[in-house]
Amino acid sequence: MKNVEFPAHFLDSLKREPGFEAQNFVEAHQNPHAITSIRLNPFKKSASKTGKQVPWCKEGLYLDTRPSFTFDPLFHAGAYYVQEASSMFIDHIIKNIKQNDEPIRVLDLCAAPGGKSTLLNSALNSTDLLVANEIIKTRVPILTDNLNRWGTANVIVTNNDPKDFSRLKGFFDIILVDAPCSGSGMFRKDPAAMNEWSEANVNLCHQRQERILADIYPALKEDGYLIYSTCSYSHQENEDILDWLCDEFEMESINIPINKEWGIVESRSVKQQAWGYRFYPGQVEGEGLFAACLKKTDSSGELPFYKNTAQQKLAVKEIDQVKAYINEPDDYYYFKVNDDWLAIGREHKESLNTLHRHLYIKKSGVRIGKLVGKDLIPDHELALSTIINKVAILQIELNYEQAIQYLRRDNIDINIQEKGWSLMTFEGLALGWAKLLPNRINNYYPKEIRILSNAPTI
Ligand SMILES: C[S@@+](CC[C@H](N)C(=O)[O-])C[C@H]1O[C@@H](n2cnc3c(N)ncnc32)[C@H](O)[C@@H]1O
Repeated sequence: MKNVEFPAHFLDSLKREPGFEAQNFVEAHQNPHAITSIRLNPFKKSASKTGKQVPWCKEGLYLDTRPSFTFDPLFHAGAYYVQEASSMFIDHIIKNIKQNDEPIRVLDLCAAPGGKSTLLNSALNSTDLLVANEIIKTRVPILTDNLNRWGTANVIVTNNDPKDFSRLKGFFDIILVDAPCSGSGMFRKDPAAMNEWSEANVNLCHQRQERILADIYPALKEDGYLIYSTCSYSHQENEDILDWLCDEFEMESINIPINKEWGIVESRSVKQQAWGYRFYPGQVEGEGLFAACLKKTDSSGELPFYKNTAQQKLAVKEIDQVKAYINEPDDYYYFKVNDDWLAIGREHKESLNTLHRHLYIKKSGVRIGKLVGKDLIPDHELALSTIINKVAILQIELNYEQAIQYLRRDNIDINIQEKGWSLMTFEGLALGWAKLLPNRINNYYPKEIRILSNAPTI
């Protein structure tokens, strides 16, 4: 048993919260055994990851032990995302509200590092668009890295303040606000977070949450869904926010059916009786989470779409050069950003143009590569993407040691006769590019994301 000292007034404040069981909660925090869970990438099937399934998410798995993810090539290939299990409940909400294959646009407003963006992306079709936004510039690279690993061509990453989205009236069918919060739900995983907790901070978070929601409301379509989540237990940041949303805006609460055995507490807000879903360690196999879903019942007006492209299109000859690399190449719209050549699902072209007018775009679709002389230098994003035509491209399967050498950007201990651009793969999944020359291999793994640390001693 670990000795855990919660912040002053914290446990007292929880006693009033719906479904809270103090003894279970305290014992769960004293238990030194940490729960580890991952979520598999449905677009990159890997047979070697197994475990007990997370009850509310088909692709979620509990692992018996916590491996070193840094030293697992499948992690770098995007075969899975390391995510605590409660957060995967957002998948259950999406499955309940998305009931047909009509193309939709989804916004993940507070997206970095990308746990819920990769989850949303898994639940969407390629004809749906995901916009993953992060306000803090320095947190955008981790978000784009994680989405690059996930590999799909229906994602746009933006770096904007929530209020910038108010211009995109009625643009999104679903908006997820995984709000910055006082963070009590993460105390077990990150005990240092306890030092930051105070009732005053809970109130500040509440005010910021209201501001973010008011800013984003116009961007939601009539009959669109708002999913609101926090990793806080405080009703000020949860049920009170639902009451405020229903009071201030035209919103109705949506009941999400849950299985009693999951241990999730269904709560109702005091005034509007809006449904919320609470996750308490000790009652669920996961960390603290609150989630709720509401439907917008009025309209903020319609946004004019911009048909004309803001980007420079690829010339026909250039597209021919690209086509060899792409599976179903006619499904994509090809364009340039500075020297880079990119591809995004054809159906997302107008959305891209419209977003380009209003937002600061940091990633759109898949970066294919850039032209140097007459040669196309393929990009790392293309290697990890699900749109690459693997059949037409040379692939070298690496064993574990070689894969780690490659991911470290070291020389790879391997004898190869082939020449030219090749995908380096591990268990059939691409890790990145190498250029095979007569006497050596040029390792093109990006240096910014290479493995720097030493292998863990077991
Ligand atoms: C709970 S975290 C998001 C975690 C992420 N959704 C995931 O699942 O990986 C909240 C995010 O909100 C961002 N944030 C902080 N202040 C914000 C604000 N005023 N408006 C919008 N986002 C904000 C933080 O930078 C952080 O990335």
